[in-house]
Amino acid sequence: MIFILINKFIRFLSDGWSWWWQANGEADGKSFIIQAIVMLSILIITLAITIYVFLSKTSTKGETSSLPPGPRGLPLVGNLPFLKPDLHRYFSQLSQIYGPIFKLHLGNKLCVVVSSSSLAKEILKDHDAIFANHNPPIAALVMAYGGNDILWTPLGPDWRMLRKVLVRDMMSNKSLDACFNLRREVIQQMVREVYAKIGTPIHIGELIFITLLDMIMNMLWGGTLKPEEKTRIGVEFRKTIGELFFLLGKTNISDIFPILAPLDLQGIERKAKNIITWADAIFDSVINERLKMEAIGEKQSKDDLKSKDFLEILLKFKQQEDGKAALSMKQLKALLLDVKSGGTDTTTTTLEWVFAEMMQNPNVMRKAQEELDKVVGMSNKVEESHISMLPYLNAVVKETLRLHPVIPLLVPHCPSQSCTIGRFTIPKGTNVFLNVWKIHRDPEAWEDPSEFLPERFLRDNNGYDYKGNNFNYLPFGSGRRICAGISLAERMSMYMLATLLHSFEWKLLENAELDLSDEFGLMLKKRIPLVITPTPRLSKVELYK
Ligand code: HEM
Repeated sequence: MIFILINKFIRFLSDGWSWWWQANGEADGKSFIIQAIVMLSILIITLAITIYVFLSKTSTKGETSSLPPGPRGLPLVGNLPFLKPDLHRYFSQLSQIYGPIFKLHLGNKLCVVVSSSSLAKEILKDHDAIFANHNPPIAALVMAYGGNDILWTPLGPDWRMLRKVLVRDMMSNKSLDACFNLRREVIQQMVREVYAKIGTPIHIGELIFITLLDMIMNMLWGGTLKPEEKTRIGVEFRKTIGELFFLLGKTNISDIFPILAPLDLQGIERKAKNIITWADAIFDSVINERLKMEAIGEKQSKDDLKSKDFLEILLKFKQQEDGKAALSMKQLKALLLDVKSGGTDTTTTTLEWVFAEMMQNPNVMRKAQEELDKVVGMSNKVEESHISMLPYLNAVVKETLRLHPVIPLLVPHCPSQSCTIGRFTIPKGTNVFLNVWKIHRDPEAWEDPSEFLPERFLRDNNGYDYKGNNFNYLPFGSGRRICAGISLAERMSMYMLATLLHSFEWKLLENAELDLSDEFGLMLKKRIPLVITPTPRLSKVELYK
């Protein structure tokens, strides 16, 4: 509109002037000037209206005024065309310009990015109840049985019940202790496999992922599956989890422009449905098998299961004695998927970074091994009971999660009502990203923030645990929506790491250059997978059997 008017005005002027030169008549000259004034006025008014409309959308005064500042976007697509692939770094750069809280429009969706610990505290502690919701993308809704898992269920009685089942019943020390032998079996198998590959390069992330998946499958449904079936399902699940995260990490046009959702232009919804149909068939077969085992005779089923696994705990909730089901079948399956997907890739990513940092800092690996030799000894295998006696190794994992937080922007939080953060309004339904990656590198809070120094977690114990009470350190989030699997993540990662370091020496391939760059996706992974070579450390061959 504005461009048409300017064009017309220029043409009017040029046509008018040429006519003026030609005719040079006074009366006609007067009418030209009047017309010019009218056109100019229309142009000025139109310009003023356009500027007003534009500024009222982006300014910091009035109703929308209290929105945080942020870069200007384009009509319809907002800031989408300007996003850079490494969002955590791009958001950190923007925070240098616009401050610790700024806004963006992705399509017509308002997003706010927070990059300071004090504002993170306001969101995750002071106003936690308002911000304790997530906005599920379409792929997540499909894959979580219609959003029936913990992560996507809105705050309310269902979410509380699911969280209670997972945290209190499945992740309690008592129930994790009860299935320690299910983890031990898998760790010992891993040691045997690595020993068989001595001197050959190993893709460490792959080894860790396969071991974790095996461990989690063991804990989920233990002895229900025959060994060959377990291997087949393990291989397929691995592929599926990869695809699941790939789809969740993709920008889906249907999420940005819901009006286009029925068209599913990228086929993401269709692919997500295929994945969940496949996983559902497996869950059905395992659950039916377990119910059959229980029907044959409770005693037999209990004897078959070496320990109480998660499926047994979940089925107990499904079949409440009063006949009322506390858990629906959809919720039960969604929980199984939460543990499987939430527990594997996150922990794998963390441990691959630990090894990468140790390759960069060999003295860290040496100190960790010295600690293990003192606590475990060279003639014993690492046991879970050793973990609490390994403060240095624990600090190595903490420092890794500081420099490489697996979910660097957390899962976007979504306020259930408008709320003031800092001096700005965050409207209901905004997607709020917490840039934990930036907070973990804040020089005000951390000395030499880009250095890998595990000792900092031994020196000052300023609440730098995983509970999210110190807002300078939030690898698992904080508040109501803090990670529900911390205790399992800690046990699995420490046990596996301690065993791999105690049993083997690890080296980069000859002439290989270490690359520590990351790649932003749903998780902050190593851009180039780490390949390292093991050699045995322990003198007794029996310890590898
Ligand atoms: C190193 C390993 C892990 C890391 C770094 C990690 C990190 C996180 C983070 C950052 C969140 C989101 C918090 C937020 O947005 O505020 C989260 C949520 C969650 N995690 Fe983990 N996680 C890990 C392992 C696990 C494991 C092993 C499980 C499964 C047992 C698990 C299950 C969950 C669940 C169910 C949620 C959703 C909680 C809710 O919305 O109430 N995570 N995790």
